[in-house]
Amino acid sequence: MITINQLSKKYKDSEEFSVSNIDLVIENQEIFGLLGPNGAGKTTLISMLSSLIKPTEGSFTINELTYKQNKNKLKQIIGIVPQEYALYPSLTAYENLFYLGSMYGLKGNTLKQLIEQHIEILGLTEFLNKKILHFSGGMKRRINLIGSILHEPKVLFLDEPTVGVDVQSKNAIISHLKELNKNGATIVYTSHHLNEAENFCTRVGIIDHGKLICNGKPSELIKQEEGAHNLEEVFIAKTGKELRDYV
Ligand SMILES: Nc1ncnc2c1ncn2[C@@H]1O[C@H](COP(=O)(O)OP(=O)(O)OP(=O)(O)O)[C@@H](O)[C@H]1O
Repeated sequence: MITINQLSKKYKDSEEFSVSNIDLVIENQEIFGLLGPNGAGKTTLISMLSSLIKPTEGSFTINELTYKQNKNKLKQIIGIVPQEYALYPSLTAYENLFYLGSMYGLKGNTLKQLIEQHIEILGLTEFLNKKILHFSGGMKRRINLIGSILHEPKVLFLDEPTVGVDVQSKNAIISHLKELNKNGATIVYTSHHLNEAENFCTRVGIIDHGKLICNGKPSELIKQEEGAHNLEEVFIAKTGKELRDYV
């Protein structure tokens, strides 16, 4: 279970809070979608929960562990799929995954078998010994995902795991995530694909200007919003139609 208390982030040199006073509880085995326009604070929030950046104010626990007191234990139970590829282009898929798995203390035949299993499920067996350099965006996204789940995390944080990939890769990623969830993993992910989130998530939270403005089951949010037939219409009703350009 993830318990978030009054969590806020103000970047150095920034005048405004990018995430402001978030209170939220995410239960075990939920698939929670963080949705919001560009610049809303999704990456900032998920980066704090993944311990990639420090909160300015507030706190959170994951399975009752805090980063301050249980850093090593926490690292073992979470998996992080960042928006940017965390891969070495000049190494092969296998070499990259072997390296990433070793960082979690996995080794030898166990690690080799885990890599081969995930690679097969995600349809990349014939590319196992090819350099990442030559991989398409969808293939890199799938390798990125495998790298973060080899140690079988209980909680998985993913920042836009299906951005810029074709429908085939997207389906492969989502169906693998569903399988991991069925086997017990809690999933927290950010996305701009509202249709995907509507079908994939057990619950979503809409965040805007750093604040969590609503959260609930997609079907409940749709029912509550007058005239809305889908999550996209709820999203527009809650966040407005104006463009969110920023530099
Ligand atoms: N390292 C940083 N330093 C200063 N400000 C930042 C930093 N990273 C993000 N911000 C600002 O914090 C706000 C929230 O950004 P964040 O990336 O969390 O939003 P987002 O919802 O993930 O957006 P997107 O959908 O475009 O990825 C934005 O105003 C952004 O400019």
